[in-house]
Amino acid sequence: MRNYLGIDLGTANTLVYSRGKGIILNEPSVIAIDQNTGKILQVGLEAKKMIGKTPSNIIATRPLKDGVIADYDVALAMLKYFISQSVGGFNIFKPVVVIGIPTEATEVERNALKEAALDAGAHKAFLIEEAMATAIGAGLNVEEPSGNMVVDIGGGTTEIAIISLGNIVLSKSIRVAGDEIDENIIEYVKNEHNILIGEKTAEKIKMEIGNTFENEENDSLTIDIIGLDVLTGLPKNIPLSGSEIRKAIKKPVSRILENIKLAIESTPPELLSDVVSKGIFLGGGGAMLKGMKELIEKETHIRVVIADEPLTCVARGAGLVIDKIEIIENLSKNR
Ligand SMILES: Nc1ncnc2c1ncn2[C@@H]1O[C@H](COP(=O)(O)OP(=O)(O)OP(=O)(O)O)[C@@H](O)[C@H]1O
Repeated sequence: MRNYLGIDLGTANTLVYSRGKGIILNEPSVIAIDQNTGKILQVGLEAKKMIGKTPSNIIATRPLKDGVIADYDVALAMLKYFISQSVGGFNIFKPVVVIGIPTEATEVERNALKEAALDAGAHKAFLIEEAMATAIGAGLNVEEPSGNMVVDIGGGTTEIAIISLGNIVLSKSIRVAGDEIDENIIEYVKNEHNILIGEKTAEKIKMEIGNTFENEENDSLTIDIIGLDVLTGLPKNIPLSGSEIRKAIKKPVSRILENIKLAIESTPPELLSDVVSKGIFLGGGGAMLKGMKELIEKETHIRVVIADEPLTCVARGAGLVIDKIEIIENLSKNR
């Protein structure tokens, strides 16, 4: 009767996987609070709609930054809400949860996440490296003595890892991912067009015409956006092209690529030959950025496989691990 939940408490999105049910919650990691009363007004999608549109007493905020908790109280309130939504109102048994965490999160950041999960109503809370969860969620056999390479491009962090025999052999976690790409779009539109846009518009531009690989299809992409003209102080409509946005996001994309190459260079040769034959597995929302697969393939000479449902990989991976946790718990009880 107890719920077993795999949670991807991401910088951009929170997903919950429930054993036997699959993904049962998928919401933006945003919470809107009335600062005068401390009352939570909205959580998730409805709160995200409020970003940049709230009166001064209300804040619509994202309590995680770079994959870790940036504001403990707000993150706790959000996690409490998501866990109670996932468990339902009538279950007296507290859930066991497994939550993804960036590989390079500090001890303090790890403890904060575990504590928040317990404070939010979990009976027991375990952490799993996001790269490992991505690999499991992508269906890779992480237990075999063979190298697997995963790259998870999320909102706050990009996780790069080589996994073999159930362990992370080497990993890199950089705080460059979707959010930084959005920030680069905001900067570009401001510098090149004298137009101010917000983070939601930047994300829309990225999703619709953002691309990292030069070809006819990507170059022909266009979007019309409305922003604030800094010269006149009035709204202005401008068209943006796919090739412009490719230029705008070149810096963060190059950083991601550089780190993928560094990880490849450091991989022991035997594991690298496994990676070459299986390909690099790409997960996270950034896997859907147009041309990312082609760019990595061109630069590394290794085939890239975009995981099925890249946005849900971490939650599904964390969820699948829960079965093993129960086995380990039972074994230790019988000793
Ligand atoms: N079609 C798309 N094209 C480009 N980027 C996308 C697309 N869909 C989602 N994204 C981006 O993916 C990111 C969110 O991915 P994901 O949900 O995997 O991250 P997260 O788990 O919340 O973050 P983190 O793992 O860093 O904590 C956002 O930056 C979002 O804008």
